Amino acid sequence: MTDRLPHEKGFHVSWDQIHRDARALAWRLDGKGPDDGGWRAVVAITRGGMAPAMIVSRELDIRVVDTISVKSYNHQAQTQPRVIKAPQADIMGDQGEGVLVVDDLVDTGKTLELVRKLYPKAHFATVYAKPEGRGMVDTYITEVSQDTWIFFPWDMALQYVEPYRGRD
Ligand SMILES: O=P(O)(O)OC[C@H]1O[C@H](OP(=O)(O)OP(=O)(O)O)[C@H](O)[C@@H]1O
Ligand SMILES: O=c1[nH]c(=O)c2nc[nH]c2[nH]1
Ligand SMILES: [Mg+2]
Repeated sequence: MTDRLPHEKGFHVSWDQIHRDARALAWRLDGKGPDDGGWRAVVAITRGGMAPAMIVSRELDIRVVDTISVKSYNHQAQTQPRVIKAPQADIMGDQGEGVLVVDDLVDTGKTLELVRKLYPKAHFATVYAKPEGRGMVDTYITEVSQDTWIFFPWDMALQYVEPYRGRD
C-alpha cells in the first residue's frame, strides 16, 4: 500500500533546533523511569531516531544504546512498516520495561504501533508529533499539524536563494 500524503506546509528544522529540542526531551524524561533505578537503555528507531537518541542518552548519561530498524516511507509516500533489524534481546528484557525508545517524530503512528506491540512496557518518546500519531507516544516536545512535512537537517543542505526584490 502506498498513500501520497497532502503536505501543505514545511517545517524546516536546523541542527541547532533539533539539538535544543532533543535536549528538552531528555530533560522531560529525566526521573520518569521505573522506580527501581531509572532508564536501563535507549533504543533508537533508525534512522531518524539516531541523532535524537544520541543526544538523549548523552544528557541522561545512559551508556547502553541499541537500535531497531523500521522502514515506513519511500520519500513522502507511506508503505507498510516492517522491522529490518531488532535490538538485542537481553537489552529489551521481556517487554521492554525501563527502556526508552526514541524516534525523531510520530506521524500516522504506524511505526510506533509496530514497536509498541513488540515491547509494550517500553517508554516511547519523540521530538515531534503530529495529531494522528500522538496517542502512540508517551512523551514528545513539539506538535505540528498533520499537513506539515518536517524537514530534518540531515535531509537538507544550505543553498543560495534569490533576494526577495531581485526576482523578475
Ligand atoms: O508515524 P509514522 O507515520 O509511522 O511515521 C514516522 C516515521 O517515519 C519516518 O521514518 P522512515 O520510515 O521514513 O525512515 P527513516 O527514519 O530511516 O527516515 C520517521 O523517522 C519516523 O520513524
Ligand atoms: O522527514 C520526515 N518528515 C515528516 O514529516 C515525516 N512523516 C513521516 N516520515 C517523515 N519524515
Ligand atoms: Mg524513522
